[in-house]
Amino acid sequence: MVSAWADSGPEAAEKTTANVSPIPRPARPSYVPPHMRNRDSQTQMAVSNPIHPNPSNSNQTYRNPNPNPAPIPSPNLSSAWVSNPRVGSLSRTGSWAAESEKSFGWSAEKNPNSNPNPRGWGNPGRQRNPPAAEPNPFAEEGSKLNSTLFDQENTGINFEAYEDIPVETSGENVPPPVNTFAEIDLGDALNLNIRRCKYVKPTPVQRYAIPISLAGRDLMACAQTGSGKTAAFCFPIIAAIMRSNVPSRPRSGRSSFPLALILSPTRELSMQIYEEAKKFAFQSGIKVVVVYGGAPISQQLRELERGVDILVATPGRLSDLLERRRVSLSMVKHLALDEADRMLDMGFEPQIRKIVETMDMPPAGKRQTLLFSATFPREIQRLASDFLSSYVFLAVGRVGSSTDLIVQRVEFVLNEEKRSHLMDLLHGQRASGAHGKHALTLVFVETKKGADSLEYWLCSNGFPATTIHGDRSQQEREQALRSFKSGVTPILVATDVAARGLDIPHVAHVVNFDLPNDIDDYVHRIGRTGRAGNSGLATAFFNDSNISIARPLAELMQESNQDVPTWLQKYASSTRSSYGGGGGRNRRSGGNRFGGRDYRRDGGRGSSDRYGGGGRYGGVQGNVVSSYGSPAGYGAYSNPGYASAWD
Ligand SMILES: Nc1ncnc2c1ncn2[C@@H]1O[C@H](COP(=O)(O)OP(=O)(O)OP(=O)(O)O)[C@@H](O)[C@H]1O
Repeated sequence: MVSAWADSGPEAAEKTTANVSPIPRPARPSYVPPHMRNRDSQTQMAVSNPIHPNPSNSNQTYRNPNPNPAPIPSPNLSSAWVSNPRVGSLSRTGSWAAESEKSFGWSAEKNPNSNPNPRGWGNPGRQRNPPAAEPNPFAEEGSKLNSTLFDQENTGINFEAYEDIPVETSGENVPPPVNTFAEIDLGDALNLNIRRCKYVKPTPVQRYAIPISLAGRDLMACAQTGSGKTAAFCFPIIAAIMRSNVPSRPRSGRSSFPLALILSPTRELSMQIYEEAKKFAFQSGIKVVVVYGGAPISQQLRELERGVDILVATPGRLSDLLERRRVSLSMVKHLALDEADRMLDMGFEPQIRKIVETMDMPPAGKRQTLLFSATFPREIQRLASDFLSSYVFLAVGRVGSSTDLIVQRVEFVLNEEKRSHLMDLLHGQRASGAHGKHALTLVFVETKKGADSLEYWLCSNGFPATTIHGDRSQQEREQALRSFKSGVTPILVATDVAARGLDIPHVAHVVNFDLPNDIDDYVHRIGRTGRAGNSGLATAFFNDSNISIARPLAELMQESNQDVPTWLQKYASSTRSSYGGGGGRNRRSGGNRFGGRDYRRDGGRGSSDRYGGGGRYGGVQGNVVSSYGSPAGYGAYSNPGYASAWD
């Protein structure tokens, strides 16, 4: 497992190497040739805004030479989508967006508080130079969007799946949740983009996390895989930046001064967050930039020089940029760690601590810190509290479980029989029509070598497959993901580098060919299916080499209302004494089996002195325990956990 993360861990040299071939940057600003720049808006739109091929519907190009662009079509607002004019007037776009501002019906004259340079890019020569046109991040959905932009259809999320979900918040004066996006001051630009994403209502984690974050509180949030955590931290960051009157950024050498920093453990996840954040921030005037290893640093530097409000980064590449003094964190007001438990796990923690505590970032209390994950072991919670100030703890769903939407199967398969067993599964899928573009299969293996060899074997046996792991170049990794997503190779063989965060539509089946040692890794892996309220299937191959995970696996399955095979139960009970609950979750979760409970509520019980954090928050006040449905649904959490090997 370690090797699988090596490429994204701190020891990884996320520095540019000569032999890394340049990769196409994600959705770079489309170049408008000089001879096109002064053409009429019709021509310009054709270049810059594929969302509106009909120029009469177009108005949002940053360099729209037409001083009186046609207004954006009046959205057919449902009751849930009444925009807030107050925020609209505050949420003005960057200085180069004056034209689009008019088309939203706001103007500098109308808003006496308006700041002509709200993003505060203090170096006019460099940072205020806007891109020629903001590429449309919704362009992929292009033609479809034209007719459905304002439809109130959502992406198919099954909100009923969340009806009875238990929710727990703790901390002092926890802001109440909302039921609709309309209840929150998110600003017109963001509201419009939420509708473009076809999010009709907030998911449970969004209902709670967005108001808490908008109130400026620090937050540690645990919510199931695929439940919309990315938007839950992006929306309040974007809204807060839009509302704020940002002072001019210092003119300090060639440094960039982001206002928000989002860190994630892998390159692909950082890319994905960046793509999402760009959609949410489209035409808001907020500039999102991503930096990650394995890609040429020169392009990223150029992008940073054009200005950055929200920086999405992997820790390695960010550290490199900080050392080169090309990024300063002195103006960071919002710090978000996605997959926060992984970011604070042993591999990354020193690097994160260095970035957060020893660079020029404002300390906890002076910045807002948002930590999100589907799993939050108790020990990591305690570590994480070092980065937080008077925070709210939020647990949505059976934290650490992966929703009942994922059917979990465990089969006893000897190592030498795994390949033929996999083949049987794949043939079965084919026979039932569950294959191809709309039924992708993700197969997790333990080693990079194992991934390559399984991929070769699958391809040789008529199952087009590709692979993603740390020995592949970044270009190859991205190509593999594209090929998988498009269904060209509907099987992806992966190490844990693909276990967390990746939101790939149509993953119907996750196969744990090699089970991980840690149950939290299992949770994240199977969470690549059954996303956003959809159902999915996860099959694990178990044998004697997986004995350490037997017990937490059986417990997890029980908690998720899955059928636990009798033989697995036997393994689980036979390991009770010898492994002390092993498999990661229980070792680390201590007083609560699924780490879905605020460790402060136990007075930091079981915390060691090692980090000096234990007990500090003992007796946390203002607990709120709530539930979407029956509070009784939370009964499962009252079971005492097992002695933590870490404590
Ligand atoms: N309010 C919403 N309505 C409809 N779809 C949504 C909503 N919020 C998020 N989604 C969609 O749900 C999917 C999962 O979201 P996301 O990737 O943020 O999950 P996550 O909780 O971060 O998962 P993981 O724990 O695996 O990282 C995405 O495709 C996203 O577009």
